[in-house]
Amino acid sequence: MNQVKQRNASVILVAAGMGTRLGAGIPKALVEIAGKSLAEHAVDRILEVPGIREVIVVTPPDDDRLAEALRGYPDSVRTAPGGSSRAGSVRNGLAQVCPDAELILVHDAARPFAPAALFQRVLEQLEVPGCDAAIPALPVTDTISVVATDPAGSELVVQTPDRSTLRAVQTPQGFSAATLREAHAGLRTLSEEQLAAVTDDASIVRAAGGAVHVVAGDARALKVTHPDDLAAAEQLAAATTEAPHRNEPQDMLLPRVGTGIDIHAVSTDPEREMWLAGLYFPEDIGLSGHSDGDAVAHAACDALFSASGIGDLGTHFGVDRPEFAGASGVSLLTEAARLVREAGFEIGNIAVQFVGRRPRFGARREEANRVLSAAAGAPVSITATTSDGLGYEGAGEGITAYATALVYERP
Ligand SMILES: Nc1ccn([C@@H]2O[C@H](COP(=O)(O)OP(=O)(O)OP(=O)(O)O)[C@@H](O)[C@H]2O)c(=O)n1
Ligand SMILES: C[C@](O)(CO)[C@H](O)COP(=O)(O)O
Repeated sequence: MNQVKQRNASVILVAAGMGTRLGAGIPKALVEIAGKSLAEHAVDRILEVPGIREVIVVTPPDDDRLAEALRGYPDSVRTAPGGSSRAGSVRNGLAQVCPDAELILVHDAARPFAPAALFQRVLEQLEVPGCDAAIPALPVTDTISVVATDPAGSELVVQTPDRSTLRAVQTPQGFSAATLREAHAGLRTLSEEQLAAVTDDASIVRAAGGAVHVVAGDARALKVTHPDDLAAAEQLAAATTEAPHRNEPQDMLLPRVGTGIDIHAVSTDPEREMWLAGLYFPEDIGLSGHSDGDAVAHAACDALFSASGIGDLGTHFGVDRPEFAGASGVSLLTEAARLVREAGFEIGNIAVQFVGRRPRFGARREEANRVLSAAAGAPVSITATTSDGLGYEGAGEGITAYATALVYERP
């Protein structure tokens, strides 16, 4: 999902319908799925949407059960009394919206599992210059025909529009506040009967001359209308409980990866000790450097710093830190891991591969893995390769180590 600057937004959740087609014997928004009313499920989803300042829930008239059920919610969730039509309910909700609201989303409580990502898609579309109205919609799969009733009372197909131009319109429908307010003001002269024929806010805005933009809808924004819809809604409720945010990567706490490379020349001092991957190799001439030259440990440190975004080896162990002169790779990695944890991260693992002709590593791999894992307090796995005689590694003049690390923010 794109990160765009969003204006403040209010939501009107229309929940005042009687649910005649559902036939539950109570207003539809009060019908419970997985122990919670449809309206509460809808509010829960809305509260996951960043940038929503208030939610006006339009409740069934002369019925305070929904207002009671919403008592435990934050003060930003308020109620307004329902009207005798959906448009009338939206109008009552509009009267409660903060006067300085910039954007208003109108959503059906009957679509309780519309995900937060769908709200964000509509909000992002409204940030496109010149866009004052945006609605989600899905392509239709059935052929849709226009019918008329003949004199004998049977229906005849009079038109079958090109299906590719048809969309099944959903909510939330989003508008600049001025656009929605003006369009609804234009309904003042309509009779109750005419208002009842208005099924959504986009058509009100269009009738007032506004352009309505369409964004991709979401099957989870299913509208509970008929009894058969309840089974599908139960499944959506279960999916939401089992895997919250599963398809909303913007809400996932992702781990972070980092990379590090370190190169050290083989020392010209034949007495220099060879330390690599935390181990001493008595038969090899060591690597030159400010510290012990352990390129594997250093690359691991850099990968950790890179993953955590807290600088690099120079930032923490540079020449201005004389206490690290000659420090072992193991002590640097121990300190790097401490700094990373101090910055609020935990370490997943570190992988390092070095390229060099010497030392012979295979027989000591497990030992090196153990030593560096103990230093990092997390699994470290080391591999080695030669460069087929090419370059400074092939000539035995130096060693390159490449590392990757994975860290994650501590909850
Ligand atoms: N007077 C009304 C009518 C409808 N709605 C809301 O508008 C949304 C979409 O309406 P619909 O699914 O048709 O709900 P009902 O009107 O309750 O259903 P029915 O037509 O079967 O009675 C629902 O969230 C419903 O609560 C409303 O707030 N006020
Ligand atoms: C607003 C709406 O949900 C968009 O599909 C729909 O128009 C409501 O219509 P209903 O006939 O009141 O269910």
